[in-house]
Amino acid sequence: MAVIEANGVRKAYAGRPVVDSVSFTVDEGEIFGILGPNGAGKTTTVECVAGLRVPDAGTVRVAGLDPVAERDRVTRLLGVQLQESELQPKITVREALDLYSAFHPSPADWRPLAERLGLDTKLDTRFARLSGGQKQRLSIALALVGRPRVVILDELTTGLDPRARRDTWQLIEDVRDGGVTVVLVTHFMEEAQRLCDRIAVIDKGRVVALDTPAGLVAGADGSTVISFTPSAPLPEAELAALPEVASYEDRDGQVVINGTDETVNAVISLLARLRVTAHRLRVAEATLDDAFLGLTEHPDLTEHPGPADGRGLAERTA
Ligand SMILES: Nc1ncnc2c1ncn2[C@@H]1O[C@H](COP(=O)(O)OP(=O)(O)OP(=O)(O)O)[C@@H](O)[C@H]1O
Repeated sequence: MAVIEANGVRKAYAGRPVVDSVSFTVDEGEIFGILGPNGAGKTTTVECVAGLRVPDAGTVRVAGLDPVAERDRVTRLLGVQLQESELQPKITVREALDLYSAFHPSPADWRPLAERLGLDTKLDTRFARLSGGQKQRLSIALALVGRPRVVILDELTTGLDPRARRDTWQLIEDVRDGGVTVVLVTHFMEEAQRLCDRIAVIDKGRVVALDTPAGLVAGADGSTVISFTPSAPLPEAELAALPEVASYEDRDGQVVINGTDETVNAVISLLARLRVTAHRLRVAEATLDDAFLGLTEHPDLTEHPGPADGRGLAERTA
């Protein structure tokens, strides 16, 4: 059952649409990812879902409610952690948790949550004195303290060290296992691949793909990369005729073919038929990085580099 329905959502700033005809549904109990390059419109989209921005066109429903017209009711069931949210500089962690608990009719006991997020030793620290990662963890705790039915987390692990990031992923999985629906805006491919049941890829304000992580990878051009150094040159026409080949190239004697599983078998048959031996034969699967780069036109990942092991095989040979 869909708990969030966005239909034809449009939002423009100074006449420039930054979210355009965005439609998607989020099912109860799933972790739904929103992925896209910087400035693609991800935050604006989730702000429209949370009722923090009024769309110029289209409709949003959260558990059947209009987040703008029925703001109070939606606030009770929706937790939001937005990028770089700020609190009063003098408020302590304990005061913030108490305050946010008081907004909700049946809040969670925030102590285990604070402990889980490594904030239990910081309860008397003022907001202004927290590090960036601690502020981030506090904003996650504040989004969860009201026991929301749906939680929106925007860039939840940006600024966290690798251990805190992994702990936070585990927390999010536990939150989902407790029945909460999670909408996750992220730049981290590893995070999206590990956590999300489905992902909407947004580019220039539009949904350009919506699928499971595996579905996005399978749909990437050349989702399987085959490389080898042949013992004798291979005729180009033979390579071009292989099934499902997205591209191929010769890199100083090393042949690199982007294709699918079907291509792998065909390459092996071709080599056997031509009596050519393949040295250093490698077959690698594409990653979500590859799918992302293929789907978005001008990805700018320099501000939010992915994890080192999230590196993909994105080289395209056109
Ligand atoms: N209040 C605003 N007034 C004018 N332009 C805005 C406003 N908020 C966002 N924008 C612009 O809208 C576009 C989409 O911004 P948004 O924050 O939704 O993107 P994003 O995908 O979340 O980006 P990032 O990954 O960098 O956080 C950007 O070009 C941004 O500069």
